[in-house]
Amino acid sequence: MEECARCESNKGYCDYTRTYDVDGLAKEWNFTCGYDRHFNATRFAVMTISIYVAVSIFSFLGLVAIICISYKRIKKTITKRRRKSVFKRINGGLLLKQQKEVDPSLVDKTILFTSHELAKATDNFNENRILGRGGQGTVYKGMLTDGRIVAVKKSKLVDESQLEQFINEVVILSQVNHRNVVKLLGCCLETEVPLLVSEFIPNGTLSDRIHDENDEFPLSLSMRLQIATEVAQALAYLHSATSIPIYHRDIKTTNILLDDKYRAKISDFGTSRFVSMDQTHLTTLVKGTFGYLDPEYFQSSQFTEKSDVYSFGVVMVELLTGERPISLTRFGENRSLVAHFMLAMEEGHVLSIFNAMVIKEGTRNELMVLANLAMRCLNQIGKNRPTMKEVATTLEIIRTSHIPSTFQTNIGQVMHGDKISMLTYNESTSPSLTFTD
Ligand SMILES: Nc1ncnc2c1ncn2[C@@H]1O[C@H](COP(=O)(O)OP(=O)(O)OP(=O)(O)O)[C@@H](O)[C@H]1O
Repeated sequence: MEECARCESNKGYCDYTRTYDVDGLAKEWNFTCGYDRHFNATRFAVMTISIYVAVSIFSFLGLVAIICISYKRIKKTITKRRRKSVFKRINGGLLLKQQKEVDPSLVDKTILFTSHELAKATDNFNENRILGRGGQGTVYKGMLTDGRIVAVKKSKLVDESQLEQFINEVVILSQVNHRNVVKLLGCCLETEVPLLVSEFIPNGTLSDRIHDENDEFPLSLSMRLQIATEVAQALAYLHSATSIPIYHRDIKTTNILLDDKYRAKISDFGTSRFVSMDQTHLTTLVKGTFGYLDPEYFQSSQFTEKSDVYSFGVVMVELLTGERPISLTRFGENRSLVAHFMLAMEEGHVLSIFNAMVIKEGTRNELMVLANLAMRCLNQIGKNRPTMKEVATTLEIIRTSHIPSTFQTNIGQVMHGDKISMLTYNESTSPSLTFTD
């Protein structure tokens, strides 16, 4: 085998053409070296093999990755399912225990939602769906698959007491059926802290409506009377009409929601307690909200139905004055609306601290009866406070006898028409319609 003149290969794959001259001398022309062809073929083969190998390696790695991801996902799903069932067992057990203690007929009556259902309803607990945040957690607006709009309460932190508060709220609310108490639709036990699902109340909190200075339609006196009466009736119902009395323990204007017709709905029963008939509730930890807290309960840690009455008294004063219960700037040294109100009552000029809208729409007699009622609720000694039933009855009388301002000469007109200074105006002359002890 001859050596290729170009690539010096003699491996036999060179395909050259050698032409001879007439004189017999070899002369090469149209030379084609087969090495190139051979080399290209080899390169092609190597490349093909490399591609195959690379594809195989990538496919293998891809497969391994898919297997790993799937494994992780399956593991996560299994862990999630396991966690769900563990939580369901723990929460369900606690719920069952509390329900059995309170009323065995409640067992199995609570409607249970799945966590998937509630995540879907709230768009995965989307920030845009937040209705409000409280001490315990966040409340989201959601829509169930049947189209019902609901509020879903989700706790932010978890400790034993919080879990208990949630279960407590479920048990209490499933006992209660009153038009002025937020209706509990059910709960989800599959999460670390149960999720509470209740009816959605569209018009925000009473606190927002009282204190929003940009509100185009501030609450009229008729609406304030209506709201106070409804809250009082709901509390009277909780204290005396349920099978076991229920104390709310955190009555305040942020826990009073307003529906589309401005009907009041009491919410947030996390700290509420059932109490057996002859028993007041002794707690190790004073619970409630500063500004609304009964001073007697604060000192003794003994919560009675009259502690709710005190908090309701604060709500009444807030409704009448439009002021917040605590202010660092408004009430001088006292900083508390209650002290400010009591002082104004003592000095005989309480109407001067009332909200302009209330003054405009109310008669002097009506307003003095309301002021006296609030004062009785705020008595330092619990025993001397009226019951919620008494308060509700009195408010109902005032509400039904109240004639909206357009039909009457109200105190605002008298005070402004006669140019009587609000600050020097003295109500010490007793009003003709009074409900005192
Ligand atoms: N059923 C509901 N419908 C509409 N909004 C609601 C509902 N429940 C609660 N909210 C809104 O969510 C907010 C937080 O409610 P939540 O009961 O958790 O706390 P809070 O009463 O404001 O505070 P805290 O728990 O510290 O006393 C409320 O102020 C209200 O704006």
